[in-house]
Amino acid sequence: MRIRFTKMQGAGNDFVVLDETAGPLGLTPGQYRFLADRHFGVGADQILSVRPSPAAGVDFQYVIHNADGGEVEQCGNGARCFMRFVRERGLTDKDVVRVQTLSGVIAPRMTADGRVTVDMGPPVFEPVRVPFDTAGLDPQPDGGWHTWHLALSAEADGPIVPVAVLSMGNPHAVQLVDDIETAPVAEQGPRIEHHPRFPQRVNAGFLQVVDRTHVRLRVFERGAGETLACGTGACAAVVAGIRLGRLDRRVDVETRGGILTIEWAGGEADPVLMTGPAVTVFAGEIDVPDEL
Ligand SMILES: N[C@H](CCC[C@H](N)C(=O)O)C(=O)O
Repeated sequence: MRIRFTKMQGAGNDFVVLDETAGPLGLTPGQYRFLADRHFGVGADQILSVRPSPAAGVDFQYVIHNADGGEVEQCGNGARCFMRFVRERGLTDKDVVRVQTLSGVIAPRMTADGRVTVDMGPPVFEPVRVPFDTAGLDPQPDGGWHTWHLALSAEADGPIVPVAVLSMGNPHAVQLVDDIETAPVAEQGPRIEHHPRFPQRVNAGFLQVVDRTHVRLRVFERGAGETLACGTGACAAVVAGIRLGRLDRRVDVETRGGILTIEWAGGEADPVLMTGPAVTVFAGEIDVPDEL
């Protein structure tokens, strides 16, 4: 199957974007993995599909697949690229669009300085909705909120990491570290992602607080590994930092791929606003094997 695609990136988190407004391509998980493959395909952290509005009051449907081929609920950096894509292709002339994802409606908006701001909706804290299995675990008071002590191995003396757990439509486990450069991302990331207490796996964030309005963040993403930036991860990390009493309500998040600005007023029903770059890299065509 020969398909047209657009390669995009938001703070270095990179995407293959597919215009499926004329109808879904019907790709399989194996074909999504092929597109994401950095040697045999195009190469990307996620594949983003732009589909027609599924309901009144919504402009588009936004479907997200990780590099491992699995469909997921949300992608923040991808939402900014989604907005730039639909504007550049003339699929809309609106400055704000309402986009249906698996986890609800989000609203990306073009800003005057060429970046994109996305209303990512409110965070979700109830463990069962993350989902996170807390059976036998007690929350550990920390600042104004709590963390959970996650055992990363079956050995009694194995590492235990305190994580803040929440959802931005997709699951996140965030731990505070002293130095982001030496954070055990490669060692602990996969063990947190696949921890049995996260039945749908989880994105593992490593957060260094520089001051109350500036943090540094690395994320080992579910289904993609460590990426240069994670938009929902930045939202989750700032929300966790605010609830733990460490951050103010507007924070610059320094990632390896660029700066994201996250705002949250602090109420459980308050939306999280994420602002950052969205760049079109190139467009192309590729033959995708039919039998994957
Ligand atoms: N790996 C994530 C999806 C992509 C999120 C990230 N790329 C972002 O910008 O939010 C998950 O499995 O929930």
